[in-house]
Amino acid sequence: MGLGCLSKSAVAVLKTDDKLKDAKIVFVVGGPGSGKGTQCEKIVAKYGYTHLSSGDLLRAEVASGSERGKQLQAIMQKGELVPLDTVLDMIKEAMIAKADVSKGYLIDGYPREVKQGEEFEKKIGAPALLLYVDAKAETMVKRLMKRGETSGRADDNEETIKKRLDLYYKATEPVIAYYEKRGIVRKINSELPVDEVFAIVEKAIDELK
Ligand SMILES: Nc1ncnc2c1ncn2[C@H]1C[C@H](O)[C@@H](COP(=O)(O)OP(=O)(O)O)O1
Ligand SMILES: [Mg+2]
Repeated sequence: MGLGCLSKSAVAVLKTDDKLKDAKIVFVVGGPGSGKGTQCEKIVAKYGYTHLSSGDLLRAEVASGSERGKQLQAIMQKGELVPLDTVLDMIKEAMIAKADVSKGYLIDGYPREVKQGEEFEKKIGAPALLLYVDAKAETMVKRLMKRGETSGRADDNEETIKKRLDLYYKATEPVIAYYEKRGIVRKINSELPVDEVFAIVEKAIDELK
């Protein structure tokens, strides 16, 4: 059957969804400051994946000065979670934009809670792997305080860091348990030096081929 009976916009939606049909999707989950961004950068360099940090996408929206950006800024400054649909739409748009050149997708900092994972799978697709970037709370705080000296991020301050950590343990750890059951979680010891962490990461990615 052709697509002649559908409206132009309906056809456009079908085609963009199709673009992500066979996409290799990796969720990168871990506390703030655990080293997700650092490892993702190295995966991009070696494997040609596209790195999508939900936080970076949101911060770009804030930087654009749009009305939506202003609302987002207020939420993020308090260390709270941004509405699900907003984040998901932004991730999907960014994925489709890279579909023709990307070897796979690193979804960094998402899902933050189980519901976000479910919605992602409904709207986009299932992850092949979840990289669980694991570091001690003490280590994360130390790294974030240091990052805060130069990052210019409004949320890299002691009070917000504490809130983000609390929220991580409460909302995001259940995400890991949820995907454990599906057998796709690889736990990465991120207390080690960056290159040693990456050696573990490489093994997990190589298994995907
Ligand atoms: N394995 C490691 N050892 C030491 N420092 C690390 C590290 N991984 C990351 N860092 C540093 C780099 C950053 O300044 C800070 C937070 O790292 P990040 O990659 O920005 O974390 P995340 O993206 O998970 O918030 O810690
Ligand atoms: Mg990050």
